[in-house]
Amino acid sequence: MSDDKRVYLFDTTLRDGAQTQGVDFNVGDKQALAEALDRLGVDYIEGGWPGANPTDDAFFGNPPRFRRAKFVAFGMTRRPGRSAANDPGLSALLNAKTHAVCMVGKSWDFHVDVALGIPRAENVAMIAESVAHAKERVAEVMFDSEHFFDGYKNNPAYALECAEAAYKAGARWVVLCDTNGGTLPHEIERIVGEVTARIPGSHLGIHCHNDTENAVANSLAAVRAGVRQVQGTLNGLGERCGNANLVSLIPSLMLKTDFKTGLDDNDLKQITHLSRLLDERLNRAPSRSAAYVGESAFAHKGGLHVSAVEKDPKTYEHIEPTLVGNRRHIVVSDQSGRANILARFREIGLEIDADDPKVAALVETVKLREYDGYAYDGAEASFELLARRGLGSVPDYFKLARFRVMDERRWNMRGDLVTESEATVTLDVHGEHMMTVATGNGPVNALDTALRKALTPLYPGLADMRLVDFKVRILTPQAGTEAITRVMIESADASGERWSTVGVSPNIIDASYEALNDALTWKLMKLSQAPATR
Ligand SMILES: CC(=O)SCCNC(=O)CCNC(=O)[C@H](O)C(C)(C)COP(=O)(O)OP(=O)(O)OC[C@H]1O[C@@H](n2cnc3c(N)ncnc32)[C@H](O)[C@@H]1OP(=O)(O)O
Ligand SMILES: CC(=O)C(=O)O
Repeated sequence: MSDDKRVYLFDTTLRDGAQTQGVDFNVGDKQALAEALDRLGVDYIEGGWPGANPTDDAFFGNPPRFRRAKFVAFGMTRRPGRSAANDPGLSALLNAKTHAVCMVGKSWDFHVDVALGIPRAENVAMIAESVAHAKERVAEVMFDSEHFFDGYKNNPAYALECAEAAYKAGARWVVLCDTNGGTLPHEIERIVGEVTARIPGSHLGIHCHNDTENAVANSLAAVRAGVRQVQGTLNGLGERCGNANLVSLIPSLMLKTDFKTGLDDNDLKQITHLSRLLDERLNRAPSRSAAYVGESAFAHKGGLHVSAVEKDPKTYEHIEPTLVGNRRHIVVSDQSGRANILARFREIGLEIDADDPKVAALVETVKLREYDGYAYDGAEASFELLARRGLGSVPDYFKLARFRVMDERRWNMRGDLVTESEATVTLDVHGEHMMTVATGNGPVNALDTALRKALTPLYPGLADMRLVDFKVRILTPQAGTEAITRVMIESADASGERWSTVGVSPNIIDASYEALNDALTWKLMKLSQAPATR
């Protein structure tokens, strides 16, 4: 491999990513994500800011052991009016005893004047002295040249003076930051090209924010112009609109350019899992449309697309999904033709002759039900049940005899206003008639609890199933409170399997029941479990 094509990957999920609104990592999250990033094969993992908060202190106090990555602590240059040796913030950073430190410092004259309010020469001295001080104590020093591009546009000589001060003081990497995220790719390419005349590209990095949705494009432009370190985060976390998303940047670098990273083809296959691991930790649903790794990244919906993909996936896919650990989905909806249905049959392991009239009948049923409000695109488990029911291959695991749900809003003994729901469910399970009652904080919760209370003793495999997403959509808003509602439920189990189901009715509880029923039935079908004897 020619060295001049090697691009070093720097992950800042645990530092800049922690600055995302709504994200609050605990030490366990940081440990789990750091280990997963190390397994992926990034070169540097920035763990946070020692001295800034107890979580980061605890994390750096018991640092993860990496096999591949180098651990980096983040901080800032010394404050004005202090020596580097006598700056508590800088000491906390160096006392973290990491392989590398990354220090942020100003390079936009406007920021020096307004945010710091100090002479510009003092800022340059803060950078040079802090880098030189750190260089004596850690193996690698990096300098995050904050607002470099805005600074360069305003006063190129001063921005370069700041960056060069760090380089000359011994910084291994001078990282050019598009801190406000307002720079466009052609500007990045031009400015980086000009900087490389003063600081070699092999010592330059790029750190882009996504405020114009160009952070990944800007990072690629910077690499083309010469930088050899790229900073970014998993799923593009980060301050405001986030940072360059490593989950799309890494595959683009590896699969679409002749630049090299420290990852090999097998490492790259972990990236879909890693992206979802982050969402799991953050307790949020993964973005379906995420490039490379989203559920929809290789999902084919239009009948024309599916018919061509069936002949050769390259017709509608820019890469083979398994290269990034993702997979192809054939979506069934009212945009489908027979090719969609046949492909989904194959995916779920159903053998059927292409000319079987049941296929055409199912296409028709799907279209009619979608007209009524069902959405099988996104409710794959309900589609599978619909298809299998059409073939008569779904056993009656349980049969609803009736349910009743009541809501009560009242003042309790302490004088607080409370609303509670109670559900009564009567089921027939293999000839056995059973009735359960459960309460909940809402009618769907009460109904779900009553159903599980009845079924789990007979089907213990349901115990690890949980509802992870519940979406209600009003389909006919003009009908006011008589509107038709569609409920989509996403369920998950301990193995990490996720499945989605749908229900439609003018009655929201009825629609929820339908989706819950499908969710439970699908899981039972997968377990292929006979009722235990009581
Ligand atoms: C561009 C970036 O994303 S950089 C990373 C930003 N991340 C964070 O800020 C998250 C963690 N930060 C924190 O926990 C806190 O801000 C701390 C612990 C670092 C500092 O807290 P405090 O001492 O209370 O200062 P506060 O946050 O209010 O203000 C920052 C101070 O640093 C100064 N400062 C800012 N940048 C620099 C710099 N590059 N070099 C030296 N001083 C700086 C500011 O002028 C301000 O000083 P002042 O209080 O004298 O006005
Ligand atoms: C350092 C940093 O996070 C920035 O300039 O955006």
